[in-house]
Amino acid sequence: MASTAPFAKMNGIGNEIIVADMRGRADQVTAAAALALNADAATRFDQIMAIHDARTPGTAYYVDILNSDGTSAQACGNGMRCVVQALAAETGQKTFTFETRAGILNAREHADGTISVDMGMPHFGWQEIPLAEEFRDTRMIELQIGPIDAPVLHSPSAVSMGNPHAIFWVDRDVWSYELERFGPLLENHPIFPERANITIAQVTSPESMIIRTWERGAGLTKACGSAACASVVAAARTRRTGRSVNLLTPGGGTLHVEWLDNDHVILTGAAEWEFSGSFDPSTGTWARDTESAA
Ligand SMILES: N[C@@H](CCC[C@H](N)C(=O)O)C(=O)O
Repeated sequence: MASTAPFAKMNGIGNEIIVADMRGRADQVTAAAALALNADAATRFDQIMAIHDARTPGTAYYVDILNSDGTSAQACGNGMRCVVQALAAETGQKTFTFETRAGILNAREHADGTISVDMGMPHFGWQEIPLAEEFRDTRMIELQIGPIDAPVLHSPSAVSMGNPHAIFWVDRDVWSYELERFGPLLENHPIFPERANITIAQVTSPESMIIRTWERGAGLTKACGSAACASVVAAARTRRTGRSVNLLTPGGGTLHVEWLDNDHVILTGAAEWEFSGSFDPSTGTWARDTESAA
């Protein structure tokens, strides 16, 4: 095995996360390593959050994000909470400034253990999301799935939270939709040149909604933080909710999202450590720490 790196298997209200400690080394977690780790039931994950040394003055770390299919993601709200919990436990620090592909973001661990991540500003321009063709108004774009005269899902809102999202609004129970069937078709629809995260959202009050997400590069997940942010921003834009919303996710956990007046979107929720180990970032070969929980 080449030089190994420590990792922690964690979750952000059910979003399966591997936090990899790549500080002090020049190599990257490869797509092959991601695929190998995801193929093992013990280390199956939705995202790897690889913590690297800072690249930019004023930031503490650079975080590289990989999906379970080995592709890169610009943003991962639930994963960032796991990173913050791991680093707060190690350093005693409560606030952090990170750099990701989506830019610089701040995060904080609260006294009750929950963690807030400033996910930055949403973007609504069709080229920013990006969409393959011009839509002047991305609150509702022309896209549907199912029979042409009786679509099952249609007219989603499109938003970039650093990564691309489409939100389909539904009145019925979110579990009554075959997201496992429609998700891959919509993720790879030609309207999304960089693919997209696909969410079904049921608004239950001006302050609450239920969401299910098919994640780009990871499939069905128990929670998706950036999708929660995109859903609240899109709901507030279309007057379905206010700007401060609790979201129930398929893992049974709740996320809180607040779209501030300064346009920043704050995601708050819990993170949980499961076990620790070490792995080879080029192959994904791994071993559990002996003192780590089962
Ligand atoms: N689970 C994440 C989002 C992960 C990134 C996504 N699959 C993508 O490729 O954009 C979250 O909590 O935000």
